[in-house]
Amino acid sequence: MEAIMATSKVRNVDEVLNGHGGTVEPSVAAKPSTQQASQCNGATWENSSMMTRLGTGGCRKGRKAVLPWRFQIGYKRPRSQGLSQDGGSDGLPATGTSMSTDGTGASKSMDGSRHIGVAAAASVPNKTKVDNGDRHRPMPKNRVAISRESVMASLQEFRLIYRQLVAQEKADCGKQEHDLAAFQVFRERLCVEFDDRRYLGSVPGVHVGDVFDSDAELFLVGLHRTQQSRVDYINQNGGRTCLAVSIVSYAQQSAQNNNLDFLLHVGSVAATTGQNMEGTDLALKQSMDTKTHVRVIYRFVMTGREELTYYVYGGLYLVEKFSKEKLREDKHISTFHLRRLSGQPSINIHELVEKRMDEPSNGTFTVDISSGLEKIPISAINSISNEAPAPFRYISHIQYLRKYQLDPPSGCDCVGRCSDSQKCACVMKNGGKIPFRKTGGLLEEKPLIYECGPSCKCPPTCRNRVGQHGISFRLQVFKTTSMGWGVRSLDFIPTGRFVCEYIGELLDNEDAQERGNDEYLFLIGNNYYDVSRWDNLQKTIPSLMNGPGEEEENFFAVDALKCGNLARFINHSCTPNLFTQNVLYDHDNKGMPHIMLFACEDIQPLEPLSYDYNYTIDGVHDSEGNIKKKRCLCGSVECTGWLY
Ligand SMILES: C[S@@+](CC[C@H](N)C(=O)[O-])C[C@H]1O[C@@H](n2cnc3c(N)ncnc32)[C@H](O)[C@@H]1O
Repeated sequence: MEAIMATSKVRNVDEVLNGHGGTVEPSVAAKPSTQQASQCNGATWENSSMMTRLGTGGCRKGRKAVLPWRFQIGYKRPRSQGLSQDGGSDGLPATGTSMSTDGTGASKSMDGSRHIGVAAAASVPNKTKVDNGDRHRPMPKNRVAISRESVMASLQEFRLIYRQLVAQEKADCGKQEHDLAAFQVFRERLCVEFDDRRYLGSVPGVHVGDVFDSDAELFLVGLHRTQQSRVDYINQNGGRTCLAVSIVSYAQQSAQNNNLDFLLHVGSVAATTGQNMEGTDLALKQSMDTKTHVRVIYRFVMTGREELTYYVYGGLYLVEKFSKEKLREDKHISTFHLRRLSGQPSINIHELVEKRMDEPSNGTFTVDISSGLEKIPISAINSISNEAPAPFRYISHIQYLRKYQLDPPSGCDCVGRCSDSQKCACVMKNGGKIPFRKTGGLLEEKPLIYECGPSCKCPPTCRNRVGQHGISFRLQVFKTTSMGWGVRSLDFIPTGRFVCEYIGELLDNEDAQERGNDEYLFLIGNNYYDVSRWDNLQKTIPSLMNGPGEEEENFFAVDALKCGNLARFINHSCTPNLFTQNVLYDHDNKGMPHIMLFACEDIQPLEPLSYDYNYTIDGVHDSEGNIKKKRCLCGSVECTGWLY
């Protein structure tokens, strides 16, 4: 019986789930009762602390080419205004993108932008989003639009992680375990506001005929969200109604022959005559009574050298009728007859599966390129080719040469969070005002900011300590199509928030020139007195009032070629979403400020991070003194055309 096969397969998955600390909600599908049915069934692929480390960086040799300074700290566009607007987006404004379907199969986000159509065409009903527990949960703030593109991107990333785990571990455990491990990595590290709700009707971004490799993938995209049962259902009306939302059908003969118009589903419960219908059978019956559409996913096994299982989304069905088949004396089983809605694309399951098998499997994934040095793992993903980031040594603090070991400044005596601006020495150094909001966002871009430091008496929670605490958003290095590697955030980043520091080796002018690094060199400490940029703001900072001092006569640079952090991968844009900020906290030398990158606008999940490299066009020369030119590929409508 199909139902029995399904259950035994699923049990293995459950064992794996439990074995790894994954939490499985109590199943009501296995042994349902009418009361139990008032809770929605389904295992959740919960977060787990299990994490597999998949690679570390090494050191690569320096390059020969000698070039002048590459980056100049700076930022041309006057975006700092946006930062000072109170109430900005530090309060995380909801820009939710919950989907609605307009009956044409095309979906719209709440901001009105259209995404590629979902499942089927005109006959597809409006999709309703429902919670696992029939509760109304507010939409997570700033949820990324669930478009076809984002569903496919998630799937691709999940497959990459899965393949990488299989390849790296070469473990003797079965496919299911890798599914689970990959899902855990995906969920913990990659997914953006992972949406684990159950959907009624079509699922945004998923098309009829989409092929999936595992039930973990079905869960991931939202087609079928239970591990225990072939039928997934939801509760409505406080548990009084339960409705089937999806069925995984073990491909029947009719489906093998590409006749998908009808589906015969054998119920899961062998009941005694006169016993009330329960669990998933009841859900299917109530879907029939309410004419609720049910998604059907065909499970398809390809036998060859090894047996491979695929799942093909067949579309939406209506439960037309059910009948009771007598088993033994007093036992019967319910059989449900489903009919496919008209107007949906016709599909050939065989062909689709074979096409999926032939798909090339490019890509690399590294769980944490920082090898644990950052508070939050920094994953690296390449879904374009098999190239991994070139080796470099990941460091999370600036490396000073011994000759530049600097003493910490005297610091403040505050015992609180430095909120008394008249008494705090560090606040005074900032011109009498803490430069950060209570929520950590920078109030405005400034020539220089003094954070409290190691000699201060204030606690780590002091409001005047931000950049020194390091990364707080999930950032990911990813392969771009035209600019090599780049960095994106997996989280929403509100305007003004600290993103990361540009870390590398601190060199003086001479050493930097000798290194001849033309890609990862950041010139620092030279822009305090750029009046056009600061609009006299430097006059509000006591240490800058008297103009350049001795310490600013030498130029320094941060070189991230051999050693650095993820900031070395951030690309240039003519309309950047980050700006660089000079910050001092652990020493007082204005010639060597920390280069902290802050968001100059709200940054949506998966949006590439960028800042303005601020090259002088025609100001970059090769070792013979010839002008070097490089086209800018930032793709912005305001692109000047040249990086330098
Ligand atoms: C600091 S690295 C950025 C990370 C780099 N993409 C990588 O793969 O390691 C700077 C180099 O990236 C490339 N790059 C960054 N932004 C670019 C842009 N807007 N247009 C063209 N190339 C860019 C250039 O080769 C530049 O020298």
